[in-house]
Parts: sequence; C-alpha cells; structure tokens
Amino acid sequence: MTWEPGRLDDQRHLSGGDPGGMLPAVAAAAAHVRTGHRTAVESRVDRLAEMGRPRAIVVAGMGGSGIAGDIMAAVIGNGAPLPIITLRSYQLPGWVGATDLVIAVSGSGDTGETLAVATQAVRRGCTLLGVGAPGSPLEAIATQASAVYVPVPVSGQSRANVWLLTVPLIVAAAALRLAPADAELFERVATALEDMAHRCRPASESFVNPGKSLALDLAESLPVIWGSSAAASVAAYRLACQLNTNAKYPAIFGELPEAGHDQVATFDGPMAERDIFADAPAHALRLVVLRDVEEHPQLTRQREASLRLARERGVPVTELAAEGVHPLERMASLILLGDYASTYLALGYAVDPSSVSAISELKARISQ
Ligand SMILES: O=P(O)(O)OC[C@H]1O[C@](O)(CO)[C@@H](O)[C@@H]1O
Repeated sequence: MTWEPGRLDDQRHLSGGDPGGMLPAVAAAAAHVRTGHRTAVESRVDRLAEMGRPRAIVVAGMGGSGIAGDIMAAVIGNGAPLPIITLRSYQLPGWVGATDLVIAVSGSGDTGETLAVATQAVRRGCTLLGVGAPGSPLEAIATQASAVYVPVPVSGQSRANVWLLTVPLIVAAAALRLAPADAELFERVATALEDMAHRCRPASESFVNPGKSLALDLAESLPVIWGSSAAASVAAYRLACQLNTNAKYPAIFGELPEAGHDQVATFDGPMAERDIFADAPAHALRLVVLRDVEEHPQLTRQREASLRLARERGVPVTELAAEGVHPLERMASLILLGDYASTYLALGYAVDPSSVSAISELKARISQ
C-alpha cells in the first residue's frame, strides 16, 4: 500500500477505488440531517418530555453510532443540569435506574453491546429511546417496552450515517429543554454541510479542496489529533476513528488540557525525530489541532503554546478551525471535513474506504 497523491485527482480511481460508495455516502450528510430531523419529529420524540426531565442520560452505542452520544453531550454543553455519558460497553453502570433516560443508538439495530444495554435498561425500568434501522432487533426491544423508537433509513456503514443517527438525539435534547434546537438550526447545519461537501467534492482538485489537502497533510505521518474544546474534541475523536476505519490508518486522539499533561511529551520522543526514521518517514508524528470559537482562555493559551512547541521541534502541524455559531454547526463542519479527508487518505493509498475486514473477522471470532 503505497501513497500516491496523484490518485486524489484521478477521477477514475476515485470512483473505481471506492466500490462501497463512501464518497457519495459522505456527500449525503446534509440530506441525512434533514431526514434525521423529519424522522425524529414523525416518531414523536417529543413524547419524552411527558415523562419529565430524567436524572441522567446514558447513550449506549458503538463506533459510528456511539459518537452520537458525544455530539449530543457537546451540544448540551458544560452547563448541562444533569450528567450525560456515552456507554461503549455491555453493562449499564450500577447507578442507572428508573429515573434515568437510556438512549440506545445502533445503525444496524443489531449490535451486541447496544442490545445488551437496551435490555438492561428495560429491566431496570429506565425510560428508553431507540434510534436505528427499521425492523431491527433494537426496534423490537423498544416496541415491546412501549418506548419511543426512531427508525432511521441507514444504508451501509453506520459511520457513513452519523447525522441520521445523531439528529434524533439533538431533537430529544431540545424536547427535554436541554439545548435550543429547532427546524431552522437543522436547516442551517444542512446548508453548512452542503457547502463543505461542495468544497470537498471529488471533482475539485487537491490545491483548492480542503478534504484532499488534509489527506495530503496526514499521509505518511502518525497523526496526533487534539481538540481545544469539548465540541472540537468530539470532532478530533471522530477524525481519529474515521482514519482507523476508512483509511485503516493509526491515529492518536487527545483533548486539551489533558493532552498538554501527557501527549505533549511525545514531541521530544523517537516518533518526533523524523531523521531516525529516515528510510521510513511514515513514522513521524504530525500534530493536528482542531480549534473552536468557544475555547476556555487557558485552552487557547495551551493550544497556541503546544503548536509553538511542536514547530520548534520540527513536528509538522495542521490547525483546523470550526465554522459556525451553534456547537452542532461547528462540530458538523469539522466532522464532514474529517470524513472527506479520511476517505481521500484511503483512496490515496488505494485502500477501500468501506471495507472493514479486520472488524468483521474479530466479530466472527467472538461469535464462535
Ligand atoms: O451502528 P451499529 O450497527 O450498532 O454498529 C456499531 C459499530 O460497529 C460496527 O458495525 C463495527 O463493529 C461499525 O460499523 C459501527 O460503527
């Protein structure tokens, strides 16, 4: 698997090298926001408000579905009047009970961890909200428990349907008066995503295409990806996961200020010394910092100082700024840019962005 930047502007390679259609799926982000909103409204997610505000919210989901919980928590923000956690495992924590809301998100509606948590939530008498494929085992659990279920029309990999899976959670947060989010906001987010998709479209060449430019930055490096606010950190985490799954590429995720207390030390380590890997420059670090308009003043200082520190040591850096006012808009712009970049990175290495054979093999081995 060799890196060939010319592949990014070779239209035949961009379609032929993407048999699962990851690029068109990424381009559907705006449509997914609109459909996710419409489906949530039609499924009467607002009924959650009748049960009153829960004591805590637990979002159960894995991979491309679990990120929906992180996005919801970042939209609600630091002023949240209740704890919100994303659970990426098989077991509900002992403290979760009947006064809590459990939201189970699964694109396939058939992921073992998520089904296990949804079942436990029903047994404990929690309020359950399900989001996922129509006619799935998750829908069956929700229906049997008379819970609200949002049957979103997911096609392909869950990670390529992130907005279908996330928007119903933001609608739920608005119904519970935890975040302002109305039809006008979702339309604004969709428009911003359309704009980003246009800038990153396959026909747009590398030197003007932000998705391809980011892929060019990331290629042949070990990316260390930080966020400088809660919202930017969700996008940073998503980018790391998309690099893993789309490009089969390693990435290290960090969040300021914590990364300034540990990961920053790697700027002085072997991976930062490009010359010791002279015949394998692919091992050199690259610091990617996702910045937000809403940063704690100390985090702005940490971000700026960390970037300086990296540059002084010869560690290449990429800085990306979120666009928009509402946190959902800001995360959406960064996430879509990263979705494109990870797909272009895969295509530049002639890797199929849709296939996840190692994940399938792992699943097959544990099901025996
Ligand atoms: O959204 P689902 O179907 O619950 O799957 C969760 C995650 O698990 C995977 O199927 C891989 O195991 C991913 O594609 C997905 O992100």
